[in-house]
Amino acid sequence: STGSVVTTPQQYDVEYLTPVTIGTPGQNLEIDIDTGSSDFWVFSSETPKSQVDGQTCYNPNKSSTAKKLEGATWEIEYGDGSSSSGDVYLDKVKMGGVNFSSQAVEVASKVSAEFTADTNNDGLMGLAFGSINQVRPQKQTTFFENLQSSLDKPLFTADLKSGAPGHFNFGYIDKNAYTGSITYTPVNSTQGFWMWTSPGYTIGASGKFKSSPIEGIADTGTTLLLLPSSVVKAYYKNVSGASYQSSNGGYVFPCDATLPSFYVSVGDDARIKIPGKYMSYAPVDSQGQNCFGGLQTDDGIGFSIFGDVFLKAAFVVFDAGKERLGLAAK
Ligand SMILES: NCc1ccc(-c2ccco2)nc1
Repeated sequence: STGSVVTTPQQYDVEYLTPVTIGTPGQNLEIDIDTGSSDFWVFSSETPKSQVDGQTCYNPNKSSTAKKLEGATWEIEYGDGSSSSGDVYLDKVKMGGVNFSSQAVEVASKVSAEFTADTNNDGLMGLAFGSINQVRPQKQTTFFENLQSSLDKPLFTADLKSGAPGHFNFGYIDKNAYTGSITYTPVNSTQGFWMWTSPGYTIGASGKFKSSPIEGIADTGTTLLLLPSSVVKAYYKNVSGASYQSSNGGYVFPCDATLPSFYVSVGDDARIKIPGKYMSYAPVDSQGQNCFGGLQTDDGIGFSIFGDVFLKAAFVVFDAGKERLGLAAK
């Protein structure tokens, strides 16, 4: 089998939302596919009304195929401080024309304020490795892991775009979705992530390559590109008026500043070009005078995060069959 589903950016490409259908009859929700986590959770009939602000809620009591996973609970906290928790049902899940009949659907009985405020987002679908799933007493497998053996190829691809809809595809590689060739690089999944190491980077079209291994995760659920502070400092030295502003929580610069492109190396002789435009995330003030950088530090995390600012510049193959990541220009 193969599947393909559209994914649509929200304002400033802060996150990408993807349609999913749960249960019988189908209940349609819009979720955030997150390759940086491994839980599929949704707003539900169990989410307190005070914590719901327009989101679509999955109601297992209205699904003839829903089965409660007795005794199972879950709780999760994300890197941005947001969190959610609840209990678990098994039900049919369809996305992009592929379906799995007994997918663990983690229903939220509590969500943090950040999720309540994110009014178009009905939940998260984690597509990292099941080893870091948060359901207890027994961990659950991801939607992709459940599909894997029935897919034509044991892989999925992400084609996120800047300010336009893109696609997640399952089980095949769309040759029309990228240019040139795909460069593959090993994935280390021991921490449960799609973790890989870039050999280095280049700042600007005429910049010199800096050999500097950067270990990080391919994370569709993180908006920005989070790299070591030495790299980030070197980049913003090239941006006039840029400074680290603790009040804004990171590097800020005049929105009319010229931003150099940033090249992330892959394998022995390939690199992904992030256009300067992608290196500005959003205005920090209502006048739109100063802008928050799309590149920020990975301080305190323990590894770098190749989030949407990077991923939307590439065609990305998440190849579980060969434990590798494929990257191509587009
Ligand atoms: N990297 C996982 C992830 C995704 C989305 C969110 C989120 C959305 C609204 C508030 O917080 N948080 C963490």
